[in-house]
Amino acid sequence: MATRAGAGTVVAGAAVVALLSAALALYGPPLDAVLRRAFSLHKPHSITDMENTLQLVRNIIPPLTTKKHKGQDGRIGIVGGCQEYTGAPYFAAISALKVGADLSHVFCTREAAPVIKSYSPELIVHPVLDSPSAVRDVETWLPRLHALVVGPGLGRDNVLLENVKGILEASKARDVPIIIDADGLWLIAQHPALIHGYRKAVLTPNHGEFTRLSDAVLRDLVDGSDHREAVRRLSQALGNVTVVRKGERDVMSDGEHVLECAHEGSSRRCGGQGDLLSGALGVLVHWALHAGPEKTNGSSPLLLAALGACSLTRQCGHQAFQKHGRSTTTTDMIAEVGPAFRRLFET
Ligand SMILES: NC(=O)C1=CN([C@@H]2O[C@H](COP(=O)(O)OP(=O)(O)OC[C@H]3O[C@@H](n4cnc5c(N)ncnc54)[C@H](O)[C@@H]3O)[C@@H](O)[C@H]2O)[C@@H](O)CC1
Ligand SMILES: Nc1ncnc2c1ncn2[C@@H]1O[C@H](COP(=O)(O)OP(=O)(O)OP(=O)(O)O)[C@@H](O)[C@H]1O
Ligand SMILES: [Mg+2]
Repeated sequence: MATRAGAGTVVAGAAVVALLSAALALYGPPLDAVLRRAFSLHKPHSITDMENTLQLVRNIIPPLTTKKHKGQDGRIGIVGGCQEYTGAPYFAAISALKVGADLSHVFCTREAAPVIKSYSPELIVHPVLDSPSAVRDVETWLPRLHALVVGPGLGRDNVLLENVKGILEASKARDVPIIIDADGLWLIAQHPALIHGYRKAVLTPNHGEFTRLSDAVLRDLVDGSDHREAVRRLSQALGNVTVVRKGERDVMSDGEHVLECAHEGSSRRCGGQGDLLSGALGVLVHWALHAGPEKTNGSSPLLLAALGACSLTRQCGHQAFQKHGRSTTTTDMIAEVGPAFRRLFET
């Protein structure tokens, strides 16, 4: 990867918090061994710090009671799904439901809709994304949505991308939290102003998407080996939108604080795991923002949500891999969302 080297790169001032979410894993080596391994490259942090951060993630999870009405725990929209890609929006939408959202909507192209519907009767599917009235069609649903996940399986057709521009503008105008992934990030790399400074946005690039965004947005060179600083710089350059760089370790930043998730996952790199993460994040962002400052104790709600979604995705991978080994696919991981969630956040 071409490195952009950071002349005058300054780490000072950035509050860096490394979270060892592996400490949560109920499988695996003893806690002290896990701690030593995960912190070997970084400044040590106390177990109390880590436990406090994890407790904040647990704090944002709404209680299950008999007093709620349908929709209260999350109505999530996924914008994506086209001729080539029907799996990605399905993975994101079903993951949102499995994490605990009440309703999951998919806004996709006309021909992708029957395919996505056929995967699950639990999804609400709108075949509007390639229609001339796409922006208006989605806009009518925005007041009923708690978060929008833009990009899984969107593709790069210019007509669709133009419609998504309008959907992003309409969502920002309504203050709807937005998670941008996959081809949504392709659009942002072409037009960073679409998301610049929007504090309710989270970007979830994989390796290639991160490089593309950095090349598009950063003027100065960054040391490519320093992931934490690279993520912090990209977030800052985008006006402090939260950035989650997925990889061997997930690194996330709001331009100020940096969190890292090294929770044990799996060695399978099958497609769709990022889609699971983005759908889960849609719900957790809603919960984190809804929880209020007394629950998040001054921490960034979006960073806590990101940490929760990364830990959960990796825990799903870990559990699925234990059962299925090399044949593990994202469908196997989705089957683990419930048990993984309980292990991480409810025990
Ligand atoms: N079943 C489905 O429908 C799926 C559809 N997907 C969709 O496919 C579209 C394209 O997504 P892609 O993620 O392929 O993005 P790109 O089309 O930008 O491709 C990224 C490329 O980078 C490579 N790459 C990934 N990680 C790398 C690393 N660490 N080092 C070097 N190279 C690396 C990949 O092999 C891929 O060829 C999106 O719309 C996405 O949502 C994916 O989400 C996978 C599942
Ligand atoms: N080398 C790795 N080791 C362990 N976990 C990884 C590794 N790379 C990615 N992951 C995990 O896999 C999940 C998805 O990340 P990935 O980089 O595969 O996203 P993606 O390419 O967007 O996926 P998708 O195929 O859904 O588009 C994240 O939870 C991340 O933590
Ligand atoms: Mg992806």
